Parts: sequence; structure tokens; C-alpha cells
Amino acid sequence: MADTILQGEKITKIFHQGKAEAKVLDGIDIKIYEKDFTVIMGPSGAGKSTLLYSLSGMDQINGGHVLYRGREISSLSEKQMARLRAEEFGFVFQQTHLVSNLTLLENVLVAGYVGKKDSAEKVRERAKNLLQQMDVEEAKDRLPAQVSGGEAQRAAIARAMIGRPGLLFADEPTGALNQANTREVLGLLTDLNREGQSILMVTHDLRAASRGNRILYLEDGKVCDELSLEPYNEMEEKQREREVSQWLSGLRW
Ligand SMILES: Nc1ncnc2c1ncn2[C@@H]1O[C@H](COP(=O)(O)OP(=O)(O)OP(=O)(O)O)[C@@H](O)[C@H]1O
Repeated sequence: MADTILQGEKITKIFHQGKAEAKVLDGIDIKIYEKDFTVIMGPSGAGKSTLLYSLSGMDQINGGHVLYRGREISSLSEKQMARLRAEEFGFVFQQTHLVSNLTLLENVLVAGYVGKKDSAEKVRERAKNLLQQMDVEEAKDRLPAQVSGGEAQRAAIARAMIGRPGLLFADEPTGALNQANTREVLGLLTDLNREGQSILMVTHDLRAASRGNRILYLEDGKVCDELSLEPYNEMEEKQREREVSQWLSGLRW
């Protein structure tokens, strides 16, 4: 049995909308395992992003606990949490959130310096290697506005990976990309996972979800089902997507 990297116990999240209260996460128990590519799916508005933000400490929860590698993190101060996020977590979102007046390389470097795991020289070397691995090396000296959406997202993945995160969180990482760029980004995430990177990704996209080896289905504030798959294999892609599609149909997705 794989080790648990992240655990949520009875996570409750309530949003206040005017006088009304919406309980978006209703006492969720969840375990994410080391080296897995875990995917969260579910209907729109089910709370997938909220769950991701709650588990990663970006959102405060109203009840329950989050443990990262066995350490309780839900009670950390804002400062301690910010440090943990910088050192242990990587984030990729639908929008890249690259700093517009910094080049792609500088965007990755800044994130590396914040993490403070390595010397400036080592960060620089790793940043260049990552941009090469993400196939965006040629564009490294351009500003985000001077590159394609796919290149920007690949640079954003390099930025997320610069601190050698224990866990990479991805919220709809392909949501703003065309088909070719989607495939490329999914290929990069798959490669990272094959190298041992633990990933937790939220997606609506069946193809993106099929890259995972474990898919959780969130509905009505609960994780109501899950599907386990063999690690992704390109040769069986169609069969895999059919399996995920059938599973989702059974959940009336
Ligand atoms: N900051 C907020 N304040 C109030 N309500 C919020 C806030 N953020 C999210 N919500 C509400 O919480 C619910 C869950 O939102 P969330 O974005 O987590 O869902 P989701 O499953 O990721 O949706 P989608 O698939 O459409 O992105 C929604 O009803 C949303 O309107």
C-alpha cells in the first residue's frame, strides 16, 4: 500500500452568500497517495476547486483537519502555511498567473528563490533544465504576452516544479488550451508523474482525467465514488477513456 501524502479528515467548508450559508464541503474524508496521479471530477459547482484549495491551505476550512505527510497543517499560522506551500507544494491553474513584466525564465527563477531550497546558482540551472524539459526553452527570454497560451502554461508548470514540490496541485490546467496544447501539457504532467511526482488535479475533461491512476468523484459535498486505473499507457488510451466515460455515465455525469 502506498504511503499517504495528504489526508483530509472531515473537511467542512461553508461559504456565506449574503445571509445564506452554503456548505460546499460536508465532512469530507480523503486520502491522496505518494506518487499517484489523482484526479477530482464532479459536476460544475460540486466544490472541486474548493476542495483543492482547502487541502492545499489556500482556503481556510470551517471544520476538520488536513495532514501533509502525517503533519497537521490546518492549524498552521498564515506565515507557516505560506512557507509550507512555497517549500512543499506546486500549483498550476487554468490561468497561468505569470508576472507580466518578467520573462518566462525570470518567472520561474523568482519562484525558485522564494522556496529557498537551493543556492541561486542551482536554482538558475534547474530553471533552465525545467524550461528545456517543458519544451519552452526557446521562449525563455520572452514576456508572457509574447508567447502562446501553451508555452505560457508549460512555463507555469516549470515554475510550479522549481521547488521540487512534494505534491503538485493542478486546477483545470488545460481549461484554457486548444487541443494540441492540451495534449502537450497532459503529456508533461504524465511524464512528471512517471518520474515520481505526486499530482492532484481537478478537471472537467475526460481525456485529462484519463491520465490519472485514481479518479475521485465529488458530488453534494462528498466524495461519492472513485475509479482506480493502471498507470497511463498511451497504447491503451482509447480503451482507458472508454472506461472512464462508462464510469462517469453510471454517475449521471
Ligand atoms: N469565495 C466564494 N464565496 C462564495 N461562494 C463560493 C466561493 N467560491 C466558491 N463558491 C461556491 O461554492 C460552490 C463550489 O465552487 P467550486 O468552484 O469549488 O466548484 P467546482 O466544482 O470547482 O466548479 P466548476 O467545475 O464549475 O469549476 C459553488 O456553488 C460556488 O458558487
